[in-house]
Amino acid sequence: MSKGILLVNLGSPDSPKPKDVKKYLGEFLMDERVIDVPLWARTLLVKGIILNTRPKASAAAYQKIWWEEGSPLIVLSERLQEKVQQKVDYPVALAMRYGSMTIKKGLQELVDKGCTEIKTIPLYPQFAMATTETIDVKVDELVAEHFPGVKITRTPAFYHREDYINVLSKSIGETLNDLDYEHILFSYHGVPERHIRKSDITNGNCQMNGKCCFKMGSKQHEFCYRHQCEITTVNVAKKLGLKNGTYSTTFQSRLGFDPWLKPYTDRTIERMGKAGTKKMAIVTPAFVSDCLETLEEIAMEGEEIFHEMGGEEFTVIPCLNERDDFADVLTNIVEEWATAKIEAV
Ligand SMILES: C=CC1=C(C)c2cc3[nH]c(cc4nc(cc5[nH]c(cc1n2)c(C)c5CCC(=O)O)C(CCC(=O)O)=C4C)c(C)c3C=C
Ligand SMILES: [Fe+2]
Ligand SMILES: [Fe+2]
Repeated sequence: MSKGILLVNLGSPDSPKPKDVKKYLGEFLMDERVIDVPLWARTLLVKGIILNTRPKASAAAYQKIWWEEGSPLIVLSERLQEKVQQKVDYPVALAMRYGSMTIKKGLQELVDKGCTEIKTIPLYPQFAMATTETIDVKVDELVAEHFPGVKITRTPAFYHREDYINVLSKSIGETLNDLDYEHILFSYHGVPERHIRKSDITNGNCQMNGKCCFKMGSKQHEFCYRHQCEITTVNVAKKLGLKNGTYSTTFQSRLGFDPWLKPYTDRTIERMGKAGTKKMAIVTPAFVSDCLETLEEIAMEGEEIFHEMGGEEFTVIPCLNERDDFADVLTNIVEEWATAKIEAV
């Protein structure tokens, strides 16, 4: 058996042109784990409404953050892949759930190198139906159809790993240590509240008000995105010794009219600016790589809202991107798997 690693991130359009953004959004939003309504309703919503309105605005946003080398999310994921490859003895491939760098191509690349045992690592610290689950399901479908001899090992969300919390805390501390700030927001990508209910394995105990997220252990919350975000914040706050009232958790990037996880990031920035906060920092731990949602929605739009409300300094902390110590965390995940005792069959 020969081992290989497949890192998987979300993906980006091929270019920031409206036609490429439309193609990408079409694939992304037609995923039943992203817009989780019956096919007829999803088709009507995505093909009938969203794809006729959003691509132009979305393309304009992509144009603001696009790099000469390409999409920041793709370029940063590639740099991370190279770093991990330098640290492990097995071939490391990179794929995206949506867009041209498909998971099928990633698996094929590893199979062509002789890999028969592949560890997939979704580049999301917290589990969500729209991220980790859709990757796991896609990998299973592709393996069954195209790579029947390949053994896959999934990687669960790594939000509570000590090495990850240490690295995330260190990266935040590097900015905060030299910063005069009043409040730091931990802003996570939002999901519709319905997604949390669908993934709830606690027999309906999730109360959607955040209280249950702290009551039960991680086992009950293995699939609760909200719990995992709250615990990420709490663990970092503990590690950095942040005082109560100087930090909070919010959720960004909502789409459509359903209720999404609250509090919303944009409204919180607005409220804090109005209430007189002058110096605010913000970190986005649901994103491993800087991308449209961090570079445009937070660093540009978020800052604009804060300034309009009277805020003065808005400091955005970068994602972990290609940090060497973050590549070490992924390497630890690989090594733990590679050296694990073979399970009895
Ligand atoms: C119903 C819609 C969406 C859900 C649910 C959702 C969950 C989700 N997404 C990420 C990470 C990323 N999302 C990104 C962009 C993006 N997300 C949505 C919609 C949903 N996401 C849209 C429509 C877009 C496209 C941009 C836009 O038009 O606003 C990105 C950035 C991609 C890039 O190319 O830079 C990331 C990353 C997570 C982690 C998540 C659930 C936890
Ligand atoms: Fe998203
Ligand atoms: Fe909960």
